[in-house]
Amino acid sequence: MMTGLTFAQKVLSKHAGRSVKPGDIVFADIDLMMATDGTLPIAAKQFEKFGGRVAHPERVVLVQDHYVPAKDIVSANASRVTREFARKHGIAHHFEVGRGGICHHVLPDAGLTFPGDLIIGADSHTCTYGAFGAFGTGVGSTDFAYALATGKLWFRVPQTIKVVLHGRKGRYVQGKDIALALLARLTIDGATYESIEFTGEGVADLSISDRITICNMGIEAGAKAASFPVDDVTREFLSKFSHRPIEAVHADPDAHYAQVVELDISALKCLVARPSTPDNVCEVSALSSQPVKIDQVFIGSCTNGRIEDMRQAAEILSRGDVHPDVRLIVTPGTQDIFTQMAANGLLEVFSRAGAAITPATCGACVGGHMGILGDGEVCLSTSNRNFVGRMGSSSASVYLCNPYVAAASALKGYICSPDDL
Ligand SMILES: CC(C)[C@H](C(=O)O)[C@@H](O)C(=O)O
Ligand code: SF4
Repeated sequence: MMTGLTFAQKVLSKHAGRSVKPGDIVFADIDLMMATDGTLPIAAKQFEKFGGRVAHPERVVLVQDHYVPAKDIVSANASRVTREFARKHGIAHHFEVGRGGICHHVLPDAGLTFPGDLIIGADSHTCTYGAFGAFGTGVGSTDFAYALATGKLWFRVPQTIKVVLHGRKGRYVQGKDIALALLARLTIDGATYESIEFTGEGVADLSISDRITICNMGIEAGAKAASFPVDDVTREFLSKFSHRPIEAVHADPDAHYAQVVELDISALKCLVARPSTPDNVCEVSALSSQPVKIDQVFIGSCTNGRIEDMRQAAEILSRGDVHPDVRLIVTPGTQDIFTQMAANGLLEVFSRAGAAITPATCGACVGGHMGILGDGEVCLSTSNRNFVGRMGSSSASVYLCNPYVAAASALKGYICSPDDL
């Protein structure tokens, strides 16, 4: 019996040049391949063993984001290797520190992520590009090296989970709460190697920023990819890039789904993921009987580092000063976002409130630098992972939340919602 095709099947069919079904192993042409200073050095070593040329330098993007500005000699050398690889192989899309930022914000803002594209990244959060109707997926450095050499990569065609979104967000609820609510439903391995497709009338109300956050966290449920349909919101975002036509790929109405999840956004409250997995979710209000005191708040990352996220945090922070027992670290997603924050007064709001503002980098998110946690410390973070040791000491604990909650908690000194101010 013939059924229609999911988004994942359509993109992989198009790039493999044949019709595919879940479970098939295919070789597909890659439109864009991205690596960072965190992963390119390993891929480059593997690539040199092949001894050839990069097949399509114009399809390669290298971003200096994980450990920049270099924090030690090891990171300086990782950046140097990445830089030299870009020069040697004529890779024009090389984003230096100070001229880029976190890869998953840099690529969309540079007009490099388009609907229907097959994009790989040597970074697990490459699923972010589903916010633009692309099939983005993270790959290991060896696979990345193979793609550099050939322009192709193998894929097992995934099953698809359809997530139907209903209703509109309430005050102080944003993409992060939808991502966490979905994780609570699916759990951290509930979508392993499956593609997630968002649909439903609730999609129209979600900004690009919300969609980035939601797709970004697909990997926290194990998803191979996560995608939104291309609609007016997507077209508006892409309208500033005129170098390519928009060729949206949408699932067929009779596509077969492994699972359908319905999510009522209008019922959502501000959520928090407690240590040490992103699916350990509860409402912020559930913590009020035993307040969780915090030592550090981190606002940034590829999950919540956009100008909208910064505006949401600033709206709350303009109401007071950071609590004396709390350090607040604010990290814009890109250099351009940093510039916008300067132009529209946000830097001043953060600075006056007592925040330390860092350059656009992964920084504290991965326990790299500029905000590493000490023994027993508690951090509230807008990033995507709260694993043991993720942000520093293995005895530190990390909670995840949206920027409104992060900012409100920074003022109060314990985890709370803006409604509690
Ligand atoms: C360093 C890199 C391989 C890693 C990833 O792939 O996700 C990092 O970005 C992370 O968020 O843990
Ligand atoms: S911001 Fe954090 S999660 Fe995102 S790519 Fe960087 S280290 Fe990984």
